[in-house]
Amino acid sequence: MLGDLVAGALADAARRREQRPLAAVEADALAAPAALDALEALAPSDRIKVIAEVKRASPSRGALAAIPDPAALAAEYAAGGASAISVLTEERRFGGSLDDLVAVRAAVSIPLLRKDFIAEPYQVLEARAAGADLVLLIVAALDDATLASLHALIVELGMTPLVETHDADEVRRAVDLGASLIGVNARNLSTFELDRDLFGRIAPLIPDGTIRVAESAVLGVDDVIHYRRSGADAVLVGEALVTGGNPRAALERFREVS
Ligand SMILES: O=P(O)(O)OC[C@@H](O)[C@@H](O)c1c[nH]c2ccccc12
Repeated sequence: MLGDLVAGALADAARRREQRPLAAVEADALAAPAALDALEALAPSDRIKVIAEVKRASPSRGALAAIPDPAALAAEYAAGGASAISVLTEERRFGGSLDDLVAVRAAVSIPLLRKDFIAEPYQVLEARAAGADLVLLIVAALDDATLASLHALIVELGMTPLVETHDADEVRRAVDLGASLIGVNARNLSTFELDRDLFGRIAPLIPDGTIRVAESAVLGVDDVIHYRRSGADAVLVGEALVTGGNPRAALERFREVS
């Protein structure tokens, strides 16, 4: 499944590249306003930090929310105290697009993550051109050489890689890369199974000085408390915010957790 998601994302990138070649996107990326400092925004603090996600659908959960106006949702997230916003730009299964990222960028001034199945430099350049400050790299989807070169490109462009892991070996690969921001996704992207305790088991392998992000499976404040007790500096939350009716109030509750 993860392989299909990557293949789909690359096919979509190839289609966009016919419209806008690499050199043009590279020029846009280099001309874009400087990226915001995401490591500072997500730095460990006495309260947990929240990365709030703009997410319409997922392969495991199906349609979640229509989100006709992603910029308005992002403004609610910012008002609720999100430390960063994740925008799912994958088109086929998550219903996102780069246009969503551009719209959100125009609406808020906190760091933005491009959440997609990134596997080639073109997608990283697109992210920067659209105003992203962070780019997701999924360790399970990439070989070591590709992971290292994409990581280096993201850093070179002034952005921050969020390196996503799902087991001890992937954490080791993320640490070897020198990642400053490591996520542990409770959802296995190959089987879609959820394991709320995975973060607690593998987070101790992430060295001090690295920002630890617990991704997925936050439905309520108890889940945030659970992740915080296991050492999370930040949580990445999608479904609970887009389906709950009052994203700002939910965020304010999550952010209280110390
Ligand atoms: O909706 P949730 O369970 O709160 O999850 C958010 C986020 O962690 C999830 O969307 C996610 C984490 N890693 C990913 C990689 C690709 C696509 C999506 C994801």
